[in-house]
Amino acid sequence: MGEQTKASARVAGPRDGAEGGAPPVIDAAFARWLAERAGQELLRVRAELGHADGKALKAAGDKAAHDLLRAELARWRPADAVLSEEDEHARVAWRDGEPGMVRPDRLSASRVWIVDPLDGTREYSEEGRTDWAVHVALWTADACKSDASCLSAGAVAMPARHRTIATDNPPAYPPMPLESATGGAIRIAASRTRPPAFVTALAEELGAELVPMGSAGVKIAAVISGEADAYVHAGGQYEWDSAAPVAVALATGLHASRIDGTPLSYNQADPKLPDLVVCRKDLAPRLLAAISKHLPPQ
Ligand SMILES: Nc1ncnc2c1ncn2[C@@H]1O[C@H](COP(=O)(O)O)[C@@H](OP(=O)(O)O)[C@H]1O
Ligand SMILES: [Mg+2]
Repeated sequence: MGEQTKASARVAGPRDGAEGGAPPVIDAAFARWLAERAGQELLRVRAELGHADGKALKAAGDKAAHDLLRAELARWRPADAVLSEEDEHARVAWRDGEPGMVRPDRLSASRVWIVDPLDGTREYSEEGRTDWAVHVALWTADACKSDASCLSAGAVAMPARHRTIATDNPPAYPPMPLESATGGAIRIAASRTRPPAFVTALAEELGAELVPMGSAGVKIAAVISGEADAYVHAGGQYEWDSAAPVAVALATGLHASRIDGTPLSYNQADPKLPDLVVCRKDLAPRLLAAISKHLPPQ
């Protein structure tokens, strides 16, 4: 091999593992790139398998998106730790001896990617539904200096909606809703398949309307776009369900906290993060006060 060839072998080529060239260097833009790539993979799998066997489609989608995220993170961010829904469920260690797969322990790492390869898995398997997403967030020790969530970047790709929201270009703060459009009622985004009893009681207390939809990411995106005024959840969830959309909500200037008003903390030893509220800042005091009357048992 000549010197010229040797040198060029070390330089990333235009199609060096990434379609259309190497990914962005800036983390937030990389998060967007990664979430969108996994989203395209999910669309491909959905088109290929169809909806005849929903269970098989969910499993294939989860795996395809997870494998893509895992491979690209190993390739482009090999020194960072990763917390992924699918790894936790499958109990697959990243330290499994595959080249490029050796990862630092996330609890002592200074950079941790928190990813949900497919949020709204149920909706993904249902024909015609677009309320599912890919979540990619970055937790860094550095970001803890400025925000308790320690989230320094995040992207939520909603490929079936042709929409991605990310911290590289945070969306505008949502407009105040017109009373003529909402009748003055607060619109709370809630799970379409298992809305927590606590949220139903809260809605009654506030005279609020529940807006059912799938995926935590899509619900927070709905608050950001102004389609809903708040997302309130309790009773169970994990860090990967909220990290990326909360990163975008915070970058947009929205309120995001636990339902008791304390900060959301990520990259904890136990990845359970069972409740949260995301809303416009003007709404937070009223919502938190009403929530405090309906706090579910811990
Ligand atoms: N009680 C609970 N316990 C654990 N996870 C929950 C939960 N309620 C909702 N979630 C998770 O939060 C995400 C959004 O749920 P929903 O659409 O019902 O609001 C889903 O993520 P996944 O689709 O990644 O599993 C779902 O599994
Ligand atoms: Mg999820």
